[in-house]
Amino acid sequence: MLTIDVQKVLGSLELDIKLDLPMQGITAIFGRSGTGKTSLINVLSGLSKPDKGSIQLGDRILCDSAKGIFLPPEKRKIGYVFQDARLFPHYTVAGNLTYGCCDKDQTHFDDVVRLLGIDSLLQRYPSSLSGGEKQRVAIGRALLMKPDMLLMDEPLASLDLPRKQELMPYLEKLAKQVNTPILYVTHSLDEILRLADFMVMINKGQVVVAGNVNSVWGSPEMRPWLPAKEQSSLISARVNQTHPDYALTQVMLSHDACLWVSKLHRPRGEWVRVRIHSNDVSITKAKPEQTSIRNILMARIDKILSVNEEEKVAVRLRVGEAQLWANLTLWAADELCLKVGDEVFAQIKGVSVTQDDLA
Ligand SMILES: Nc1ncnc2c1ncn2[C@@H]1O[C@H](COP(=O)(O)OP(=O)(O)OP(=O)(O)O)[C@@H](O)[C@H]1O
Repeated sequence: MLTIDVQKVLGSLELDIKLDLPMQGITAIFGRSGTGKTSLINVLSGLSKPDKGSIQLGDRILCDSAKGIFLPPEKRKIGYVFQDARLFPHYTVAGNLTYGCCDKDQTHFDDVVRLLGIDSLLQRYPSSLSGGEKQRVAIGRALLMKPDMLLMDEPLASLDLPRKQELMPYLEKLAKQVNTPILYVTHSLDEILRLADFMVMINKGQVVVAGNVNSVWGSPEMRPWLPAKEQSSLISARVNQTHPDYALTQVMLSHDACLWVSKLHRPRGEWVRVRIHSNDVSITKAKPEQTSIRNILMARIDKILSVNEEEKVAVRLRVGEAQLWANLTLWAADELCLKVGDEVFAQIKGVSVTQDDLA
């Protein structure tokens, strides 16, 4: 467990973070610009000292103001990947990777180089690398330290779209294959969808909501952050079967609830995360028959929020353990007389869940 309880005044921002995070997977740190995300990362890495408080990583105390403990960055065993790669221009990639690394573990070196696909770059200098390649080297350098935790501060932010797309599969591999817990600062919901297991939303220096990505994504606190077209739910499901005649894959939300989505090339049994846009979910009170809509799920209404200025109603449904938001017009909600607790059917068009919504 990473246990954080720190306070620090930074100009007009009062950073006051209390948080317990798991020692596994990727935790996305999300929030508006200037809300304290980088300041938190700097406090964790030891680049900045909290006014008060403590940080414990596993069984190691990194700082504790009451006990006068403050480990400097080099003693924390924490890797840091910045927005810009910050490589040494006069060293080759191999030189950058091993700089300051006294542990000559060739197997680990080979594993990291393979994971990040940088074997063909080892003799090149940073000036000849693309932005995405530089970031892969920077990630490799951080991993070679065998850190107890990796901090990544918007590693894709300075890259153009093609470079982001080039780096993303490596980050996805990193998320799946590396056992080091990663704290990943981002503004991008797409990166969170593809990479993160946990998510922390920070506002004005404080944690607003934290937890598993699917539950934070579906929380009312998250709704103001998702522009109308982006409002969506994330649901974890297992790949079951591909349709014998059509380019659709069936994924199971539970033993008796499934979704047909765009064809996925994943093995049966693998977990996937499915994003379902709230505008693509409709509700009926009676089970529809002879409909073009492929996905009809039994659901119970769990919450109803009016978004008056747009004459829209956001309805949160429970489908087994999963939460699903549906956006309706006020007219439709009035006509159906929807109430919390009602048993209804949620309809989702098969074509509405595309490759971009599957991770
Ligand atoms: N050393 C400092 N002295 C005074 N103010 C500071 C200092 N460091 C950070 N701040 C202020 O604290 C606030 C939070 O900054 P921080 O960089 O942590 O935000 P952020 O959430 O990472 O933003 P962004 O997403 O834009 O990178 C900003 O208003 C910043 O000006």
